[in-house]
Amino acid sequence: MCVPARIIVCLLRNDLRFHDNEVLLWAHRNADYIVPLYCFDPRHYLGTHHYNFPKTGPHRLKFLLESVQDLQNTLKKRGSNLLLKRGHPEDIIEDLIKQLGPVSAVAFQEEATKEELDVEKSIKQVCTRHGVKVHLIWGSTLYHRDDLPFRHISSLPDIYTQFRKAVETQCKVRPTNQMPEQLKPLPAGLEEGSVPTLEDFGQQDPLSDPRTAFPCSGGESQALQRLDYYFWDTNLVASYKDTRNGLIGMDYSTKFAPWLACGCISPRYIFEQIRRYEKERTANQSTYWVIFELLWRDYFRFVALKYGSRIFFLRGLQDKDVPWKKDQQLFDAWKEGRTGVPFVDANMRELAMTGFMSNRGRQNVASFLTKDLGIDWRMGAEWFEYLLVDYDVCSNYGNWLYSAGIGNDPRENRKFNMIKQGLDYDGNGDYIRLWVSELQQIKGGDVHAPWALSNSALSHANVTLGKTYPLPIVMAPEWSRHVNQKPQDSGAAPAKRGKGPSYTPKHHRNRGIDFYFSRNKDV
Ligand SMILES: Cc1cc2nc3c(=O)[nH]c(=O)nc-3n(C[C@H](O)[C@H](O)[C@H](O)COP(=O)(O)OP(=O)(O)OC[C@H]3O[C@@H](n4cnc5c(N)ncnc54)[C@H](O)[C@@H]3O)c2cc1C
Ligand SMILES: Nc1ncnc2c1ncn2[C@@H]1O[C@H](COP(=O)(O)OP(=O)(O)OP(=O)(O)O)[C@@H](O)[C@H]1O
Repeated sequence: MCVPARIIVCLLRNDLRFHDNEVLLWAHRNADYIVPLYCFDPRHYLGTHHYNFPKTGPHRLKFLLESVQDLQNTLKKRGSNLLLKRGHPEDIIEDLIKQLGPVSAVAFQEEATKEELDVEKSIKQVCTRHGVKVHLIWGSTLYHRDDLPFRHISSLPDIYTQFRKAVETQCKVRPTNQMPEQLKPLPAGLEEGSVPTLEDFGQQDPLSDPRTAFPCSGGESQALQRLDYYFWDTNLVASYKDTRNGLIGMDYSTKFAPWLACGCISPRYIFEQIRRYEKERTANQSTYWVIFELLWRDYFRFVALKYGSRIFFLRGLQDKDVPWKKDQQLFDAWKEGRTGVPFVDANMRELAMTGFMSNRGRQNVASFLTKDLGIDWRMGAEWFEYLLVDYDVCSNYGNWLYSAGIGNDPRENRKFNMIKQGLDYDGNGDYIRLWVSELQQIKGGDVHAPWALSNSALSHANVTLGKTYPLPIVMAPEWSRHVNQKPQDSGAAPAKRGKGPSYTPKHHRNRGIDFYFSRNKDV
């Protein structure tokens, strides 16, 4: 009797890589033929939920198209291919099932949020109708969901530190999966389809801005190169903790986020490379701190599992009644970088021009929007959703809730002081002058508060407040304490706090993580 060939369709979404790809590996072990599939889902290109910004902006779209192309090239080298389709995955999968005859399973990596889970539900319905098995794999986080040391996801702590300590002491990161040299082939008769262009989506190439902190392309190959650069070629990872609050250039932080968001790099692979680096070169607070940050990423994904759609609710996780405003004029000034507060404006212009903003910048502009302007935090979250090249639904909404004071921040009423932050992290004002050309002629840290300058200083710098550069749309009383404070050191944080960016790589002695925790309070 002839046994029918086993065909498995692998729907790839945010796992656009070959290395450590459990979906492809499972299919390889269980099928005679594999159909790796990527769908350009039109729902990703509509408007955001409340404020109708384009859901996927040009920087991220470009990055995504490059990532898809890179994966298709890699899979071809591995005896496979990537089928590219435009449409709803559930419809495309149904068509494939009809076209291919008996499909034994559809496999994909699970997501955590409503829109993605709705797609999964529709795929399951299609598969049930056709008697096809669905195989789900959890793979987006460093720690596997099933290894968490909590009886049920509802017992996930609401405080990050408690989560981190529990996983660090009670769980192990699973090893990466060894992939085969060659994958099982595609069945005959399928057309691969070509990668669409930005114009196909009605968008234009966002020309690269020479000032960008993220001048990289999408795709697994680029992600792996970046890791080699940051770890092995330059040892930048060994000074990450000292530089991570920087604002200018490629090297102050890993820049892994855009690749992690598309799944071009596996967090477990990063983890293994850190461990290898620690063994072969040096282990210090910085090498540990990359893992510490990756755990934030895990945490927000698990928070989304715990709270479901509540991560998108106006009242947040805490069900807090905050009288948010929806003032369009104030919001427009924020999003266009013309609030009259240089530190905010520089960051918002960088985001619009490049699709990237540093973590320090994101915390500040989010605090400014929600705490200084009192604007509906979802306006900010949706603006980021539109523009960020590294947009990740859980990290974005989780961080916005946190910044708005209705998420996982245990501290009450945390608010950043824009002037103090500007002086702490951009003491000499170089970052402001990079993005706010109107203020280019104001020297040093004075550029953080142009309204405090004398008329003669302003006219000397060719600045007319209210004309060439706006007056601040809001003024917080606590700013005045810092307005005349000169930075103690150009580009570096004031020594007393010792936490600003230092661009000189320091090679720490490995004093152990326990030593570290006995000295530092957690965020
Ligand atoms: C309001 C706001 C919105 C944000 N939106 C996103 C988003 O959509 N996508 C996203 O990946 N990050 C988001 N972040 C977190 C953080 O700003 C970015 O991950 C980081 O700036 C990306 O640069 P990097 O890869 O060089 O980070 P690094 O400093 O090199 O950190 C290494 C990795 O750790 C993870 N990480 C670091 N900080 C955080 C954090 N606070 N939360 C979750 N993961 C973290 C990221 O995966 C990052 O790639 C947001 C932060 C804020 C305050
Ligand atoms: N992946 C995602 N990215 C962005 N937003 C999402 C995602 N998944 C779900 N949401 C949003 O989560 C929210 C909650 O969805 P739900 O259907 O429960 O509420 P809703 O009734 O649509 O909300 P509202 O009453 O505010 O219009 C919606 O705003 C939805 O668009």
